[in-house]
Amino acid sequence: MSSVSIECVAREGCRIGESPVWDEKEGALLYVDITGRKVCRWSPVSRQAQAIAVDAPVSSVALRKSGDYVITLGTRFAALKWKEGLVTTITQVDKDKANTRFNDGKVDPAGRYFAGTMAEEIRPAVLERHQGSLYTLFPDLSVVKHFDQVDISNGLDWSLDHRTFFYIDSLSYSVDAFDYDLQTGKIGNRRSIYKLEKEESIPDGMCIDTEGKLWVACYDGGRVIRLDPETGKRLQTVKLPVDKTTSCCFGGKDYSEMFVTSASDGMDKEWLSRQPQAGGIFKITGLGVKGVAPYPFAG
Ligand SMILES: O=C(O)[C@H](O)[C@@H](O)[C@H](O)[C@H](O)CO
Ligand SMILES: [Zn+2]
Repeated sequence: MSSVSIECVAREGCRIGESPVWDEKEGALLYVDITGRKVCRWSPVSRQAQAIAVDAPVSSVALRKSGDYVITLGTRFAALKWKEGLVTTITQVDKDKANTRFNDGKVDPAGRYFAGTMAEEIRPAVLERHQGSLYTLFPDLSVVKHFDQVDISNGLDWSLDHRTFFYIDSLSYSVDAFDYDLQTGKIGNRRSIYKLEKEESIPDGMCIDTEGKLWVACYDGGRVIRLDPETGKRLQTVKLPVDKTTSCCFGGKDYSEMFVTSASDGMDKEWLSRQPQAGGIFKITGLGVKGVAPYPFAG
């Protein structure tokens, strides 16, 4: 048995930390603070995070083949030039909705950017239901809507053989799978592969490891859980010192470390004083399993 250890590496305190992505070229961890309206980049060498402030809730960040990054900002897909701190809109979604924003997003193995929307929250997990949709931004910058009626569009990733797409709509308390056609980017045959237990609370961000097992961050559950998507069984639970664990990714040397983001929005003074690291970024080592490098957006 390897011994798991957990360290809070960035204590700046996000309001809603999300979308951790390892940027191998920079040797740094990218993530966003959604309601803090910041894209952040933490370096393990300087042990500091740099941040770029943006003008709307920023809910995911992804690598881009041509260099720099793409982000989901409000209801926009946008390009971000890091050095210049420059954001330019690529395209907008949910034009028929007044009160939605993007939430989690990730690039597929063919370089398409998947991201979903949700209604603006009144407070964490309290919002007008069924307002969200799941979209793909293709490398030619066209957008396709896959489905609507989503509550809180959240974690997503693809199986190692690229034939399954995993997806979380948080308020369904379920981790779902779809058949995936990598050629076209089409999804179908939705089914649930895991229902969260009560103490696991709300499923949020997710990533896959090199054994094809899923890691799901449990919002208000203070943990990440490892699931076998074939059997629907939970294989492992790793508890963290904060309740609002929001998402996870692998990074560092050979993708052998796990990074977990967390949130502090919705916590009162007493709760925050019990969990002073809320909103921090955590590094988990000793899991004995590695992750898959993130795919860059091909457009
Ligand atoms: O991080 C996200 O995905 C949402 O933007 C958050 O607000 C929480 O996850 C949500 O409140 C939990 O249900
Ligand atoms: Zn999320």
